[in-house]
Amino acid sequence: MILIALGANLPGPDGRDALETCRAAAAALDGLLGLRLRALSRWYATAPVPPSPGAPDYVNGVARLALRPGAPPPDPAALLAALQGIETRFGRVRPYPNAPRTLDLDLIDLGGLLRDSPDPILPHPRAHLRAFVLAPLADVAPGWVHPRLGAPVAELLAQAGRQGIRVLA
Ligand SMILES: Nc1nc2c(c(=O)[nH]1)N=C(CO)CN2
Repeated sequence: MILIALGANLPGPDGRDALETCRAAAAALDGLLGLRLRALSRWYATAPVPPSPGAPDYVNGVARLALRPGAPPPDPAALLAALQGIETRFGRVRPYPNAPRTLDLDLIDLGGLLRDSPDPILPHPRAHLRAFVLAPLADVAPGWVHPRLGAPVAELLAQAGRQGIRVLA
């Protein structure tokens, strides 16, 4: 199972709002490096983490993808590069860390792989702390267990608290 978190809090240069951008980006994940889109979470409205006064709320969700039967997981760096290609296609610019963004795609879990070297660290090193990742993740993979911590998603979400997120669509 492959889990990718989607987030956006700015309209795109194509005129799409953040929700439309997330929906279009999720569709663009299907077929990426031969992966198939299997499930899409509900979309959530979430306050920026860390708090960023005046910044718009994010739209967040999680996509679950599957490998072709018998296929090895794709190379993590190649998958990250492919995700960055989709971000760029939807108009992302990177002026400074945590800047508002038209689209952010985070690789959360790649078939349970543990990877300590960056770009990407796997599983995503902050996913277990973020309700805006855990709540939609629980929608698409309620039985997911964090590959490094060994903790089920429901337990991680209970520890994180809801952090003021709400279902948008
Ligand atoms: N609520 C929320 N906050 C964030 C998000 C995000 O997707 N949702 N992404 C960030 C950069 O990865 C920084 N902060």
